[in-house]
Amino acid sequence: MRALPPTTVARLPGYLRSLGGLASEGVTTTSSDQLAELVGASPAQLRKDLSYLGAGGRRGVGYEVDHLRRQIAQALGMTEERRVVIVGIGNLGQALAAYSGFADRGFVLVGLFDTDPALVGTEVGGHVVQHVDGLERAVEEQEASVAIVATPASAAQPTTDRLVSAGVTGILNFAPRTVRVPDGVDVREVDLGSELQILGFHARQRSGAAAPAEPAGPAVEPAPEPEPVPAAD
Ligand SMILES: NC(=O)c1ccc[n+]([C@@H]2O[C@H](COP(=O)([O-])OP(=O)(O)OC[C@H]3O[C@@H](n4cnc5c(N)ncnc54)[C@H](O)[C@@H]3O)[C@@H](O)[C@H]2O)c1
Repeated sequence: MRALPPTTVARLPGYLRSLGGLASEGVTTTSSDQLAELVGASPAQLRKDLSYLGAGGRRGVGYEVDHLRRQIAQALGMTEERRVVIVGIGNLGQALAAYSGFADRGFVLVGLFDTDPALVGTEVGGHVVQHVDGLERAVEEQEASVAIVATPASAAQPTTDRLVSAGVTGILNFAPRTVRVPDGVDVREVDLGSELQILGFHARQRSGAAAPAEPAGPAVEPAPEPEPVPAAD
């Protein structure tokens, strides 16, 4: 398999989701046109992305759905189990801990950590919340390689440092603070606010394109002439 451009990697989960949908409908083969339409890409883009995986469709037949799913899953590392911890079990951490969709994608939740004594010892999503003091030991014992950081911004970097020193190599950071990691560790920053802003940008562009051309700005009224000052006698 050739090195995959990051933009291709970012599209693979969408291809996999659409292929899963086809498989659940009993579809066994698909064309690049059909798959491209499902994912909202161009057929040429899709063919190029899949060619990086060595996945070529057969003329007149297209792609075999199950085979392509396996190739994409392998490229995304989903054929190996990844063990995940979540640090920060507030509103967001609790929602993530209760999310059942990780397992389908090869991720197994192995620990929840927080500092709040009111949360430690309670059960969330079938896991008992542990005090963050035991983070390093648990990461090592559980062989967790991925961590989700859902702490307040101020705790994000120290938490990341602890996770990395314990052996975590992938961080999904939700805290609104960019975290630094050494080489060999990957970070993905999730920011729903930025995503909404991007939607706002596209909505504005669309409405700008549809609306009739606006004049450059409202006509500026000329400033009134100053009252003549009566000459002093
Ligand atoms: N990226 C996004 O789109 C997005 C969306 C929502 C929230 N957030 C961010 O995610 C984070 C969590 O949001 P929330 O609404 O769940 O907040 P929250 O206040 O409900 O939860 C934060 C939790 O972190 C715990 N905590 C604090 N310091 C800690 C530490 N050192 N180690 C472990 N746990 C610690 C707190 O006890 C609390 O339970 C915040 O930083 C928030 O800004 C991001």
